[in-house]
Amino acid sequence: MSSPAPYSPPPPPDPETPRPPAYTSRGGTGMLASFRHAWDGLIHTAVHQRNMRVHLVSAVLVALVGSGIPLGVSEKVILIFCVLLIFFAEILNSALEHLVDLATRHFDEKARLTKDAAAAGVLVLAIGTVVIFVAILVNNWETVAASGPQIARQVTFGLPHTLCVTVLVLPQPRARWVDMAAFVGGALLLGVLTMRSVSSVFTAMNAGLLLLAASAARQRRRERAARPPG
Ligand SMILES: Nc1ncnc2c1ncn2[C@@H]1O[C@H](COP(=O)(O)OP(=O)(O)OP(=O)(O)O)[C@@H](O)[C@H]1O
Repeated sequence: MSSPAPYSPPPPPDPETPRPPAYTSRGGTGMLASFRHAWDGLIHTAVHQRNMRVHLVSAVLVALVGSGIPLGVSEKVILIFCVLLIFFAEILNSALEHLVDLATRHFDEKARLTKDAAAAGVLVLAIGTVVIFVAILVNNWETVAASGPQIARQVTFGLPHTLCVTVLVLPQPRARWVDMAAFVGGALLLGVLTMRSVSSVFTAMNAGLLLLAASAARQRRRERAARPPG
């Protein structure tokens, strides 16, 4: 049996070879700047990753259920944690995709495995969240069955609100006023829902998601305007 070849380190860089300039931090290095970079990363994922947009709209629906039907504290915590975990996994998936694309733009089996594994991580979490969500609803079935008027209200105002968020995250080009109308409409509908909400945490979550969707719409418009014509 042949023994594996010993590891030989790569040769040191040639001091004569010109090197690219060192990376300089964009927009500062302070606490505020690092928050802004993280926010930019979140918005970039919402703008460019289709799955992130699906998660965002699904999170709005989860928050509508949570703010319409009284759930236990542990159930609320689990649902919010699941939503955050999916967002986290999708952002990490996006980061890995960028890293792989940076390493190679050609077909590579390792690149495929890395991207597929990252996507599988998101899929597992998404399936788990749906199972947990259904289990929580089944476990609270008596409350759900007795919440007819609340459910009707959430459907009446919540579905148009979800539509507004969906319009904001859609990648298709549209006039600025459409985004403005979707944001204002979404905010007004959320205001109505807030008056009868049974959970301030889920209401706050929906407000945050609306803000995220509006920021993604604004960023998409900026990127489109910055693109050279043609
Ligand atoms: N360099 C590559 N070499 C081999 N296969 C690749 C490569 N890049 C992508 N793939 C394959 O194509 C799939 C889609 O990759 P892509 O970069 O288009 O991500 P995506 O469509 O944004 O994925 P996702 O839907 O997970 O966000 C990957 O899951 C992988 O199977």
